[in-house]
Parts: sequence; C-alpha cells; structure tokens
Amino acid sequence: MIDKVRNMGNGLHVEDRSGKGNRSRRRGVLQFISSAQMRTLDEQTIQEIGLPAAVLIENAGRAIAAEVVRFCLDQKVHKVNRGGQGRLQRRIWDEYPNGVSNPNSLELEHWLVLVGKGNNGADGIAAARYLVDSGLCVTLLYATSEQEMSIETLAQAAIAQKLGIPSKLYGRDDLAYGQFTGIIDALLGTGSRGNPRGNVAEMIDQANLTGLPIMCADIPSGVDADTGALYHPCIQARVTLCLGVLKAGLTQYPGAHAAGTVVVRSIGIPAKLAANVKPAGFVLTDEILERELGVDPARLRDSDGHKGTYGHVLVAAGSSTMSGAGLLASKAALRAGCGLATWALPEALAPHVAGAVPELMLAPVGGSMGWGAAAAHEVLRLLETRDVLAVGPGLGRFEEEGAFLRALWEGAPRPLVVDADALNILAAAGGLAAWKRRESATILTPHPGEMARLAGVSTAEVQRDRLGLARAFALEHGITLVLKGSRTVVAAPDGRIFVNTTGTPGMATGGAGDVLTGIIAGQLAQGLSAEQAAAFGVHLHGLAGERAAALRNSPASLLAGDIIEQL
Ligand SMILES: NC(=O)C1=CN([C@@H]2O[C@H](COP(=O)(O)OP(=O)(O)OC[C@H]3O[C@@H](n4cnc5c(N)ncnc54)[C@H](O)[C@@H]3O)[C@@H](O)[C@H]2O)[C@H](O)CC1
Ligand SMILES: [K+]
Repeated sequence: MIDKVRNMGNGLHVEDRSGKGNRSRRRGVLQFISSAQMRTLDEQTIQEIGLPAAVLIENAGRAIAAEVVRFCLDQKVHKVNRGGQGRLQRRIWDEYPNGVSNPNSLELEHWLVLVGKGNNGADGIAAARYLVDSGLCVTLLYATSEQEMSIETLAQAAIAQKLGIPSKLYGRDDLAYGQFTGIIDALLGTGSRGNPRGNVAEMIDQANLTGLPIMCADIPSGVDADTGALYHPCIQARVTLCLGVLKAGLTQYPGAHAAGTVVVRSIGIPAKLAANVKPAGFVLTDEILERELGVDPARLRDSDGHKGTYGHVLVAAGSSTMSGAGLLASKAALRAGCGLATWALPEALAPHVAGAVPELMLAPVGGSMGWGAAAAHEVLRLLETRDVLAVGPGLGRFEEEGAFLRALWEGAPRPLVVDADALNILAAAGGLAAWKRRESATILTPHPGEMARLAGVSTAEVQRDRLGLARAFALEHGITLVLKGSRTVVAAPDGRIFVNTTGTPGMATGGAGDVLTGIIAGQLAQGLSAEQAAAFGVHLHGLAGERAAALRNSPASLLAGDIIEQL
C-alpha cells in the first residue's frame, strides 16, 4: 500500500510501506478530497454502513500512536525489544525487524496530547491509550471542560480517566512544558472554521513555542484543510497523520509546510464507499499519469518513426534583451522529444543566436518592426506547416501587442501554449472573458503573479486557494491551466486537477518557466492532449530539475539550461 506523502523541500514524496522497502517515490494512486467530502464519507460509514464512530476513532488513535512511536524510534535510533508484548509493539517489531534490546527506550518519552472538544480531540485521547500501552508516558491537556465536548470525545475522556491517564484542563491547571518530549495536536480537525479562538489559540501558540516535535491528528490546527491557507495561529508540525484520505489543503503551501511529513493512514472507511467519492484532485504519480490521463511515462519511440512522426514545434519568443527565453523554450521542446523545432524571432535578434542550438531552425519575422500585427501573420503562415505554437517567453512589451496576440489566439488552428509576456498581454487586453473561446487545445502557464493579473485578483488571493482558483478558471474558460510555483497545479477544462510531485527549490531560477513551456509544446507535438501534455510536462520538468540539482553542490546553483540537459 502506498500511504505516505513526505514534504521535503518543494517535493511531495510518496513512500511505500508494504514491507518491500521504498519503491519509486512517484508511484501509487494518491487522491485528495475536501473536508466536506471527508465528513460525508465519515457520516456514510457511520450511518449507512453502521460502523460506529468509536471504531473509526479507535483506528485513528491507533494509527496516530503508531506514528508517534515510529517517530520516537526514528529520532533516537532506538530499537525495540524483539519480545515486546501487545499489538502495537508487534507492529513496531514488524517494521524494525533488525531491532535489538532496550525495551525501556520509550519510557523516556513523555508526550502531551492537546485535546479539542470535537472528534479530532477524541482521536487524540484514543492515541494516548495506545501510547501508554506502548510504554510511553502521556498527559492529556483538555482545551475545554466536559460540558462542551462532543459525545465521542466525552466517551474517550471517560475511558482515559478510568485508565488513570493523567490529564489537565487548560487555564485551570498548571503545566510545565519542560517535562515533555513531544506533542500531539488533536485540537482541530475537519470541523475547524476560521482563526483558532480562545483556549485553542493559546494552546497552539504555546505548543509552537516549546520547540518540541508536534504530530498532528488529521490536519495541523489552523491549516485550512481545503486550500492549504494558514489561519492564525497555526501549528507548525513535524508530522501530520492524515486520517482516511489525503486532504486537499495538505498538498499546497503554506499548509504543506505547516504539516511537515504527511502520512495518510486508513481508519476503516470501506474502500467501496471511498470509491464513490469523486476526488477533488490527484497527486501526479506514474499511476495517475497512466490511469487518469492515459499517459505512459515509460513510452518508447516507434522503431519505424521519423522526425515527422514526432511533430514540429513553433516557438514565438524572444526580444533583444531576452534572447535566451526563446532559445531555452525551443531547445527544451527538442529535448522533450518533438521531431523538429522552429524559433520565430525578431529579425534583429537572429544573427546573434544563429548556431547557438544547431538542431533548431530560425525564422526571423516582423522585419525592422519586430513583434507586432505583421509578425503575427508571418507566425501564422509558419504554423501552417507546423503542429504546435508556443508563444510568450521573452517577448517583452511592444506596440500592437494586443493585436499580435489576438491574431495568434484567434488564427492558430493548432494547439497553443501561452506563457510569460503573452499572459500579461492577454490580461492587459481584458483577460479571457473578452477573448473568443478557441477550438484547438489551449494551455496557459502562469506563475502566481501572472495568474493574479489574468484573474483580476491579488497574488495573495491566488496563493490562498490555488486549487480552487485553478479549477474554476480552467472550467470557466475551457482551457488547460498550469498554475506554477511549488506544487504546480494542472487544471483541465473538465475540472479535474492534478498536483505535481516533482521539483526542487533550485528550480526557482530565471528561464525555468521557458523550459517548461518548451517541454509542454514538445509533448503536444508528439500527439498528447492538452491535459496530458501539461501534466506530463510539469512532471518531467520537475524530474529533470531534481536530477540537475543533484549534480550540483547546491540546488541554488541550478540554471534553467541544466534542466534541459537532464531531460
Ligand atoms: N466524523 C467522525 O465521526 C470522525 C471524525 N474523526 C476526526 O474528527 C475530526 C472532525 O471532527 P469534528 O468534531 O467534526 O470537528 P473538530 O474536531 O475539527 O472540532 C471542531 C470543534 O471545534 C470548534 N471549532 C471550530 N473551529 C474552531 C476555531 N477556529 N477555534 C476554536 N474552536 C473551533 C467547533 O465548534 C467544534 O466544536 C476529523 O478531523 C478527524 O480527526 C475521526 O477520525 C473519525 C470519525
Ligand atoms: K489537529
């Protein structure tokens, strides 16, 4: 079973705990859902199937406790006694088969469980029981008195009391945080709304201040489970044990950062029920590329193919001060596997870049006027014998820019990739609402600033709900959207969304976007649909970036051209 998503740097790392060791990081079927969908699933399981809430909470508690124990063992490289008693210890032993002596190692651990009044708190109390049975010391810290607790939380609190698990009530009892080795955040889950308030807010602040490792039940308290936006205050966790199904907000920053390593564990919701839920989106893995998008990541070239088989990309890009943009996009298209590439560029630029990429054809356009309406007609003429047009990188701003882009938008009967300056031109000319819907495939590849201009909102608003905005924009305008940034979101015109799993912070460098545009155009030329090309393109771009960064001493030294070399 693939059940782990690790947040490291910009990457989303999927791990396999089937006992066969880690397979490729990008395998598995990982879908995410909204908090409303999760609540519905919980309710259906409890009311329609008849599985009691207490059973789900029991499973949640056991999963959280197992993760805490794993965390303690990993942290301290403690080994578990082969003869450990009880289900949890046997389980630990399964996962640490080479462990040796020190049955008492977990007794040195003293975890504080922050218990909210809702069912997230119930999960935390159940986890405390399993931790005590595993030999850890545990103290419960209640945010509210019993009168305010949900039925399930109250029931769990009563069990904990009968078992003599020490507990305190926040605000009434004194507490010395120095005695603890870790904290479980079971304050707020999917029932959370807005900024944490009252005791809950104070407990979050204090937990963060301790500097102790924090493990979250389901989501970090203070993270929006649907968008990944942060409320204030918000838990900063080391690990988040996401219950049942991955929550959408944990795939996007800054929520992903607050969550730390995200582990998704089953709590007993029947697979049959879960299968009926239309996912809010998918994490891009090899399986998702294949199953959801019909892309074979390992596809080979036909043995009888020729350069015509793989399509011809036309790139309209570059200006005197940004000649590299066109070069990077065109070269990336070739490395992505298109048969041929032509770079349409301002005439004055051509002598300076001739021969820079010998495999590339140059097509000077626009005469002494450079980009403009006349150049657009030349580009369209060139496109008659080419398969795909990519426009935008390094164009700069120029007179007649609106007429130039509109001519290409309306006149290009081929798949079109719109990037960089072309997106700003589009926004300045009224945005997509003012433009005709194109019949051929159209992919827009904005970074958050360009997206903000296109959507007429601030960049902060874009980042607050990248998934929701990308989906709504793609649906409304019938285009495929690639919303760049860490965890790039690909939104298809049918409303499906995919979150990229590959990449490295080193890719935040000039020209990396031009390379992506070229890769996507290269995939389109080979016959992929817009959403296939966009999703596979961002996936490959990130993989190549990771490889390129690994070859350097520091990811910071990565150049966009290095990404191309690793394709
Ligand atoms: N639904 C189930 O049966 C199961 C859920 N699981 C876990 O439970 C939570 C969701 O539980 P729920 O009771 O719906 O909500 P919360 O625990 O998140 O608590 C909501 C609680 O807190 C109050 N509240 C809401 N927002 C705030 C705020 N900003 N500040 C302070 N207080 C707030 C609100 O009034 C509610 O009373 C889910 O995440 C799972 O962890 C089980 O795992 C399985 C069964
Ligand atoms: K929580």
